[in-house]
Amino acid sequence: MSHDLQDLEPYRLHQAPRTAYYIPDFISVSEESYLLQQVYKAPKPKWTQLSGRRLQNWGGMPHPRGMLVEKLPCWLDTYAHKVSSLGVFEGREANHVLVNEYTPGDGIMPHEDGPLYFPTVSTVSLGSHTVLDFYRPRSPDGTTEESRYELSLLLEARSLLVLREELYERLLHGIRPLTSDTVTSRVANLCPQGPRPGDTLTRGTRVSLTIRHVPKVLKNSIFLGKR
Ligand SMILES: O=C(O)CCC(=O)C(=O)O
Ligand SMILES: [Fe+2]
Repeated sequence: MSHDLQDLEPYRLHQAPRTAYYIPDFISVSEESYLLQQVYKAPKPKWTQLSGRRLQNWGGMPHPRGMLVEKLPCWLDTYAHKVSSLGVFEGREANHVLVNEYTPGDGIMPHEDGPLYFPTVSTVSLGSHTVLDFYRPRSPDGTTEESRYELSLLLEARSLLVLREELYERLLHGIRPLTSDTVTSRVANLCPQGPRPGDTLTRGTRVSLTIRHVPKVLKNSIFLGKR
């Protein structure tokens, strides 16, 4: 497997700070419906309700001391593999997937994904677009969120976003809790055929698959005290 990202080079966003790749139509409409079907087939206790979204955690609970790995179900493993084979995890395989569901008006506060998954995060969007916003980190002098805003990316349904290194490390990302998005010139991945600044896009329910590689894992047998 190649460790460089040559295959992804055409999808690299040059306007965005290094490094982001955006691949529209990474999956087909029928793959999208299949994945949504699988997400909604999960037993109810698999969902965790948070303020502004709900989520499913697959692959184990990431922990600073290491993640106790649980095998991904086949329907997620296929896509974890499809993303990994692009080389985004430097030859390793993704072993963790977070499923987030946002109904219109939901969002996620600006945050960093932290050291457990560094340096790559990949996200497949299902069901609806959203706009992901990037901010410079909070500073002690109490700057407003608006003044720390840097850029946005439009994540269309069926797309794949890969964030790496500096973009992952240097900026916070979040989704505003809105029911529609007005496109601006700060959206760094507009293409001539797509929405233009000034256009308004109404959000539907979006399910995202955040696919990551957690490097620090615990072996089952060690955890259970067996050899
Ligand atoms: O839904 C998304 O695209 C973002 C999710 C996210 O940032 C996270 O789960 O850490
Ligand atoms: Fe995140």
